[in-house]
Amino acid sequence: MATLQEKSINEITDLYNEGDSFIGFPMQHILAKGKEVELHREEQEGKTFSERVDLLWQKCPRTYGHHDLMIGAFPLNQKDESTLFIPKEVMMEKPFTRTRYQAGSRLSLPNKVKFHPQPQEYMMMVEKAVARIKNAELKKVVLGRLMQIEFSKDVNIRYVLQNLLADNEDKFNFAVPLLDEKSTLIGSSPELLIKKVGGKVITNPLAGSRPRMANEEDDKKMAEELSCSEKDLYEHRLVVEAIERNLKPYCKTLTVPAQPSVISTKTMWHLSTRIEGELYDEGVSSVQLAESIHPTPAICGTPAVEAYQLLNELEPYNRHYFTGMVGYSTRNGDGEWAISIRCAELSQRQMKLFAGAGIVAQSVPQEECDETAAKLKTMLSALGIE
Ligand SMILES: C=C(O[C@@H]1C=C(C(=O)O)C=C[C@H]1O)C(=O)O
Repeated sequence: MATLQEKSINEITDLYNEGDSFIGFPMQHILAKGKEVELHREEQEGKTFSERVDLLWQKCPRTYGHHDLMIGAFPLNQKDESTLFIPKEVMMEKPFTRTRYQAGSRLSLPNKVKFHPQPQEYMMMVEKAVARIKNAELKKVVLGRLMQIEFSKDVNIRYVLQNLLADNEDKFNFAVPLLDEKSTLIGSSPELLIKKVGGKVITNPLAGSRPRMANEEDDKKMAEELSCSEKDLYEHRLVVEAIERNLKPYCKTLTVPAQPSVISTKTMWHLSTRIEGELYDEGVSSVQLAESIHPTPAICGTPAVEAYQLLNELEPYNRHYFTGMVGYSTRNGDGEWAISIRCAELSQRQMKLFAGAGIVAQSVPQEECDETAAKLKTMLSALGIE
């Protein structure tokens, strides 16, 4: 396998062409070209995420030294197909500062915009969910919505990617060509599902959110309000408790801060808890660990089965990759997986953007709808629309 020479990060994204893969995570940027081996749809049936990964490695017995790497995007529902492949060429670089590209002048304009559901209907969905929660059928459900944009010309994915990186350089940026060979999953997630290196595991759930404000004082107030909101602290606690419960069997030690901190993206404030553990068995893979906690209540709800049923019943579209996970793993199982949020599926001039919000008994429909609108801004800003 040829390995691309080491380049600076601006050149890495300059080398990106449609059909390539880019993983731009905080400590590691990867540009990959081609697919040496991939897992076809029919090979995935009835298999868990980690069984799919095992099969992928079996199909490619050669080793590639430190570039022995697979890239993947997994769905929310284990039953849906995943995109998993070992690239032909890989280039890795430690990230450093980039220049911002001018979005507006380079991207085509939106022709048609549609929401599924419309804001009014989304608020009705939230009301229904709140009623079910008050009826003690479940504690929390995350409800998403979809914004469909048709552009006047094909969208240049490289520019969108460069804009995402410029706006969110310390987040989990990605562009992965999907198995359907038509579309690309692209986005900038702030949420680490699992990082596993040797005997160490890290996860960093986010739940509880406020939009950022243009005025500095208002913005600070939002963060303060979030840090002491009973509703958001409860919503967050449900996530941390579930992750702790599911990760514990794998860990000798697990450090869980007593209180969340507040982190920011360009568009949002979030409650965040960084959890670190030492594994009993270094041989457990990043994907096994990820699937032990997926879907977390941050993106599905509590209890997971009831929450999944409800979101499936209320959302008028299939999420598929949205709120799944995206990332990379080496053959020895070390790897890093972000939750696929603040993302879109792009196919030529058609783009589907997704955003969701966690609903609990105290949720106010208008506020949850506003939260999804604020979350959509990550992608809209990279498209030069907001
Ligand atoms: C579902 C999304 O975000 C998730 C939901 C959050 C919340 O409800 O506060 C916060 C971060 C994410 O875990 C999304 O961005 O679409």
